[in-house]
Amino acid sequence: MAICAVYTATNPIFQTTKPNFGFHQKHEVIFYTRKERSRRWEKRKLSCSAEAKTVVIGLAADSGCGKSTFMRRLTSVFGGAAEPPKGGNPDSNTLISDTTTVICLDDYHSLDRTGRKEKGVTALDPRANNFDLMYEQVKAIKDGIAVDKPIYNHVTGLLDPPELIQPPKILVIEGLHPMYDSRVRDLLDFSIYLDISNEVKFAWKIQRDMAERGHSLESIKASIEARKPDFDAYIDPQKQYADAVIEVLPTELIPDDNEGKVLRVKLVMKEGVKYFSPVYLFDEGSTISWIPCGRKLTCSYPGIKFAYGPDSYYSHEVSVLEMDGQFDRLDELIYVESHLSNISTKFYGEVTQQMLKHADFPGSNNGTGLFQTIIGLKIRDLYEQLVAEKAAAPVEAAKV
Ligand SMILES: Nc1ncnc2c1ncn2[C@@H]1O[C@H](COP(=O)(O)OP(=O)(O)OP(=O)(O)O)[C@@H](O)[C@H]1O
Ligand SMILES: O=C(CO)[C@H](O)[C@H](O)COP(=O)(O)O
Repeated sequence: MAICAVYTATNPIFQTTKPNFGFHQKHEVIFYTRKERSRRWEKRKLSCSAEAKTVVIGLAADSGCGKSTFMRRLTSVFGGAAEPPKGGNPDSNTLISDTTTVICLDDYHSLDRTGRKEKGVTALDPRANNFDLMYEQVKAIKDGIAVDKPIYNHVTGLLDPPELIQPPKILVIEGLHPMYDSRVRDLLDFSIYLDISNEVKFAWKIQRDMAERGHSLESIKASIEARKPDFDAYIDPQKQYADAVIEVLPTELIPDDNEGKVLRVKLVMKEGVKYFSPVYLFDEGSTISWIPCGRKLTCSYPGIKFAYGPDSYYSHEVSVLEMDGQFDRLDELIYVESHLSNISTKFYGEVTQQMLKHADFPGSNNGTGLFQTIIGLKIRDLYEQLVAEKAAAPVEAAKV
């Protein structure tokens, strides 16, 4: 993809001939008169938009709800490893692979940790975030224009100097607010919301923050409680705008389960989204309940149950695929995969192959991993259809 220009918050118009990819390295800059600069900028913008447009995907979820894990599954579907920008800030939140660039919307916090404390606001509060800059920069990237994006440093709690983000083929914006601001929302080609129920969120937080980060049970409880009002006010309502929602609930297979290990996961898929045809089980549009355990799928207690059918979600027509329980043997997943349709695989068994490849990722033995993988394949399909449409457009125009 061609490099068009660099857009910075402070200096929106300048031309760069040889951009460097490193952190805060110098660009070779040519200065023009204001009139010439503006003429060149308009021309460049036009040619950028004609060359290629970045496909933009939004992924919303609260902190610690599996966004990074989802991103790793998604980038793996496109091939190649996702890594932080080479030679850049070691605390960068960005991940770059051949096709995708994932930016974390925490980078648009307008208040640093101290600033939030002084003002008594959480990071979930819109007042702690710069939506104008988020919109301008996501739009610029979508139009093929590189940006100097700020970095929120989670280690120091400070806003670090910006990093250069080149327009990729696919830009994923992940974080607390990808669908909060209507201007940013309108830029999304596809959106996902990870809806983790309070019980499960708590279990995951304990697992990570207590076991891996040494936090106390009380402090984890207090942090969840402190975030809850803002989560309910600003984060949760975004799910009504999502094209796909992955809802994670406690199992219904174990009465009064409070361990949170076995999960019931729902994939809610909006009908009528361009280039996205919902996945179905056995028969499209029917209501199905399926217990696959038996000769072809090993299931220990409490077993596995699938469900599929039409439903309504925030007044939208949706299809819902549900899995309760967990797989004992991942290689047997092929049996389940072969009964699912519209999964956008390129070959028989691709879902199973992806799941086996990342068997060590959290959720690989249940519906979270399965549905994240399927959504990754659906995004690849959507991207390929969008690219094909763009490629066909000049041919169609020439015919006219
Ligand atoms: N599908 C899953 N099944 C079980 N545990 C999970 C799952 N997904 C995530 N977790 C747990 O939640 C933790 C956080 O996951 P991850 O880092 O993917 O979330 P995140 O939303 O990116 O977090 P943050 O925003 O805080 O960086 C993991 O370390 C793991 O303990
Ligand atoms: O909700 C969050 C998104 O990840 C973080 O809490 C927010 O970004 C603030 O980060 P930190 O706690 O590191 O200051």
